[in-house]
Amino acid sequence: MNEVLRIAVQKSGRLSEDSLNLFKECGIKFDNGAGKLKATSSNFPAEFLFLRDDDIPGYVEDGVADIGIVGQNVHVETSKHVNEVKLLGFSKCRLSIAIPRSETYGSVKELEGKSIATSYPVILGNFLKDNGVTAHIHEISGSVEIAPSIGLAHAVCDIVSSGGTLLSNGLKEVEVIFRSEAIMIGYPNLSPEKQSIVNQILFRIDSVQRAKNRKYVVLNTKQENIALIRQLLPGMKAPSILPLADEGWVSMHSVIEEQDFWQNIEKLRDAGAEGILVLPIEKMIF
Ligand SMILES: Nc1ncnc2c1ncn2[C@@H]1O[C@H](COP(=O)(O)OP(=O)(O)OP(=O)(O)O)[C@@H](O)[C@H]1O
Ligand SMILES: O=P(O)(O)OC[C@H]1O[C@H](OP(=O)(O)OP(=O)(O)O)[C@H](O)[C@@H]1O
Ligand SMILES: [Mg+2]
Repeated sequence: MNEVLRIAVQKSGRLSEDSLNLFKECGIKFDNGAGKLKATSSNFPAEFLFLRDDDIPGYVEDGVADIGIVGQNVHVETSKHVNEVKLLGFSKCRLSIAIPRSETYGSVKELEGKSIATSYPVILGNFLKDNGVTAHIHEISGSVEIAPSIGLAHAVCDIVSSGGTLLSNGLKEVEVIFRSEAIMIGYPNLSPEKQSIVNQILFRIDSVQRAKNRKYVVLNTKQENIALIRQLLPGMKAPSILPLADEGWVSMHSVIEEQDFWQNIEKLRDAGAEGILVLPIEKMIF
């Protein structure tokens, strides 16, 4: 039987765009037109389910979806029995406790006896327990940052990224209790056929991610500078060196980590590199 992998992604929100792009960059085509809740890929054995992110771990635990993408915050909060397949590096944020800006804060002990509004009662509860603090957790499902200003709670515990939402609601961050990024989770008992489809996806993701961090560098230099420049351009293997039409000049080609390039750009020029081109790489297969 030809198996089709069911992939759960967030319908609309902070994870959606990067989740969909991840599969598109892997060459998996599908139509995610507005209002669509399900889509079948036209060129890969996969079907996409567009869901609320909070529901995804439960669907994956039950095997209704085979894999899904959620924030680690939602994965830990929902505590479902699923496999952690791969961290994906996007939707990075933190879960923090915040209090009104006008109030002073010394330590976590000051939360004793206070009420804290949050959509993450499990993660917050664990943090308070670990710190020996008893506080009242007031669970709400959204717009958490409004709670202190309407007298619902003394403090909040919610997602922070830029800090803009806290600022515009008169709050300040006092404790970071969890750091999160997107994670692929999987049903623990996948059939060998479905596991092999997951492996194909992981192979493609690795190729895309590897390429994203690296650049193809081309530069010209005099022959006598080759050894020095090689030390500054630690490539995949040895760089390719091609003769130029001008006597004594060569073109050097190499694939390097982008950060190595920026760290060494001045040294490269001092070592006699000219006409340096830095090109993006789409996929990198080992
Ligand atoms: N400002 C942010 N910056 C980066 N990542 C974020 C941010 N806010 C949330 N996230 C991450 O993205 C996930 C989804 O956030 P979003 O705000 O879209 O959730 P939601 O409102 O619960 O969506 P849904 O309607 O699907 O339930 C969060 O669980 C978190 O991991
Ligand atoms: O620190 P910041 O950069 O301001 O980001 C934090 C905010 O982002 C998320 O909400 P989102 O904007 O996704 O809206 P939502 O509450 O409708 O999910 C989160 O719930 C915070 O409220
Ligand atoms: Mg949600």
